[in-house]
Amino acid sequence: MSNHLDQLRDELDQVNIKILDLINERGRLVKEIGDIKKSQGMKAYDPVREREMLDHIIDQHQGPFEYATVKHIFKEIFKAAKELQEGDYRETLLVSRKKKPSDTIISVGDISVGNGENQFIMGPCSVESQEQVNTVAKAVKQQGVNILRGGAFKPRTSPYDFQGLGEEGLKMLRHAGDQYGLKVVSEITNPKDIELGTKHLDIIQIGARNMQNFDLLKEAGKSNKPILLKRGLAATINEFMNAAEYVVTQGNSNLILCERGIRTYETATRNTLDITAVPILKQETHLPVMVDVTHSTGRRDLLLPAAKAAIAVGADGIMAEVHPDPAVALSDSQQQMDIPTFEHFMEQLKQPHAVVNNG
Ligand SMILES: O=C(O)C(=O)C[C@]1(C(=O)O)C=C[C@@H](O)C=C1
Repeated sequence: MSNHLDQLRDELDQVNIKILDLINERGRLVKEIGDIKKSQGMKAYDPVREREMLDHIIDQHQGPFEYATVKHIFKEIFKAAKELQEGDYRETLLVSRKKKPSDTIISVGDISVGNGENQFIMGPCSVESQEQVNTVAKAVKQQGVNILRGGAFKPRTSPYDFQGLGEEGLKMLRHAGDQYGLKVVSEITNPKDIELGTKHLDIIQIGARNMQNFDLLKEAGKSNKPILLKRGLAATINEFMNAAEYVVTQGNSNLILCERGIRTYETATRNTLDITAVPILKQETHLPVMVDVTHSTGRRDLLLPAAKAAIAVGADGIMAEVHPDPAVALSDSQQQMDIPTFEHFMEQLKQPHAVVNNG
């Protein structure tokens, strides 16, 4: 009995290999057909041809499988064939891991982003005065953070809200950075101001609302500064990757991606932190990925758990907002940390077992 079973299994093993050979033979034919169709400007998908093949297959079909089962199997085979052809058609994105399997490490002067160590980007939502940004810079430096943030060009929902100090703000940020030995990052909103960013900043940020401002992306791509690109409010991961591609195609591959929450029906948080976007982006692209816990949650009480989660799923760093007196901040007063809260936040994250890292 068991002999017979073994014998049948042996036969099945051989059939499996025959199927495998046939599938691969089919794949080679399909690729050749794909090349011809491509050269004639034809699309990979041809439903009429698929229908003809299915009809022909069903004519020949004798069981024991049900018709529906055979149809399902062949539809999967056609789908795989189409993907094989489209893989040849589709340009592989420069930002994709398929194009570059190794991690991209971004050098910002003497610090690195994406080298396996977590980097923190901390600072006020808006630069309001030299004194304000200096106070934060000092606290940030004391916690061992390397990068200071601060908004100077503020894309605000209401035109009546504080719009930022513009170039003056960039200069104040630069001054604070130089004084405390910190790299500085700030958002640029207009393509013509990329030049100002290049002059005053170490990293140029492109914000969520501008993720698909293609002129801005292209201009950023012409600069030699590292770019921090935030995911758009309602952007899919694919749209996010394509936005990054706009920068890279212009020659600048010093790009850091930043998940900052997306808009969903949930109202408990300002946005919904799409935590799985981090491992997906790490798998799909070779770029470093950071998480902005302030904008994704909009809640001070969630900053620490969100940061731990981000690190646990493989983020290369965390961005959050810190203000000497959030209650009187000119923007985002609800969600910025005051300095003692920030110190507690950093101390908690530095605990040896704060996060069970996936690495
Ligand atoms: O016959 C073709 O034109 C093919 O490209 C081959 C093939 C197939 O797998 O058989 C692939 C995709 C099309 O949707 C239809 C058929």
